[in-house]
Amino acid sequence: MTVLVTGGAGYIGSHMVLALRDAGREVVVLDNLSTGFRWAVHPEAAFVEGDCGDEALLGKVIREHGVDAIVHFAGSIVVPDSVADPLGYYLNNTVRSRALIAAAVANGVPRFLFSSTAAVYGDAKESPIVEAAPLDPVSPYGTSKLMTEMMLRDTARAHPLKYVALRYFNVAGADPAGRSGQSSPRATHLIKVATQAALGERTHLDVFGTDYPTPDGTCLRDYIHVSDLARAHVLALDYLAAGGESTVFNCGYGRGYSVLEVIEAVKRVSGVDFPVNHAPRRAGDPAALVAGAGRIRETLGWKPEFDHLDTIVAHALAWERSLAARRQAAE
Ligand SMILES: NC(=O)c1ccc[n+]([C@@H]2O[C@H](COP(=O)([O-])OP(=O)(O)OC[C@H]3O[C@@H](n4cnc5c(N)ncnc54)[C@H](O)[C@@H]3O)[C@@H](O)[C@H]2O)c1
Ligand SMILES: O=c1ccn([C@@H]2O[C@H](COP(=O)(O)OP(=O)(O)O[C@H]3O[C@H](CO)[C@H](O)[C@H](O)[C@H]3O)[C@@H](O)[C@H]2O)c(=O)[nH]1
Repeated sequence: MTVLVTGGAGYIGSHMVLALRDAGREVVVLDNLSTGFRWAVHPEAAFVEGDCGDEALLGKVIREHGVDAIVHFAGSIVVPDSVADPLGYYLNNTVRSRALIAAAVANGVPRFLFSSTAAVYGDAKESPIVEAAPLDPVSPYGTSKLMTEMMLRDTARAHPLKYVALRYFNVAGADPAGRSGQSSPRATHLIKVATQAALGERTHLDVFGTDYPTPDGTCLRDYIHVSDLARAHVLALDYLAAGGESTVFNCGYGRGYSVLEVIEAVKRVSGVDFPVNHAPRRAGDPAALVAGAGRIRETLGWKPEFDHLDTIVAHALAWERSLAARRQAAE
């Protein structure tokens, strides 16, 4: 039987394909390559270039490959872009997810994993944030993801489909063996941008806001290594295959690091003291997002392997260096 991975040419999806292949599973990737890369698709995975909203194509892929589980990463992910183009985000993240869920139901696919986000909690009043916390997204990105969670909840009540929605906190790092990493040149994520500054690919790093109600005035985030996250997905598939009920898991380590602590880690690991400017707050940034991370450990027996900021940074830095080498070789 085969796992269909939408968005498998992207950052997190490509690590999921590695984890699935490492576990000996058959994989078919469906990706429209809007932000992903053909070269990032695992050589042992079948690849279909197409849209996850194309229900006819999905039905064909599911039947031809004997798909018995779908892992849905495809989507648009930039929070400020979703504020500027809400309808674009509702189309790509919500409407197209509806088509994918419909194809799963129509073709009898019994298991579904969904990439959700800490953004569904919005400006949470509590920290750490547990799964039962109020859902009150403050961006169209968060709302687009929450609506998909709701479609899955209601569909699973009406049809023989079981799902797990995984709410990621801040995903970072790269495959420890150097096989994949965050490759988007437009990425805005702190650890990615800081490693680019350390390698001289950016002149400096801006710290967005130093007046938050946190110990050093900068935002706290819970950084999770992408390979630990991918392994959690493999365990979630096993959980559903063993008869587990549909549910939602926070994905984080349960510990927050400030922006300044992350910058210090990147400087320490790289040995480069790049320039850092203090800049105004970025719109929509909550002060602290730390996962209440007990449920996933208890239910899946998930034990992180890379729960260490310097390790996450070291792997991100190694990947950034390999991207630079790849670019040089292409010139
Ligand atoms: N990166 C994070 O920190 C983070 C945090 C929370 C949630 N997520 C979620 O994880 C998922 C993967 O994120 P990522 O960081 O790997 O992003 P990414 O942009 O690297 O990957 C997304 C992939 O989906 C593909 N895609 C987009 N729209 C598509 C469509 N309509 N049909 C087919 N393919 C399509 C893209 O080409 C790309 O390969 C997203 O759903 C995102 O919302 C990411
Ligand atoms: O150049 C930068 C980049 C980021 N930051 C700060 O670093 C922290 C982390 O920012 P990221 O952009 O790395 O990540 P976010 O916390 O904004 O976003 C993450 O969490 C969101 C949920 O709130 C979404 O799920 C999103 O996809 C995911 O990347 C924030 O305080 C941000 O202001 C800087 O100071 N300078």
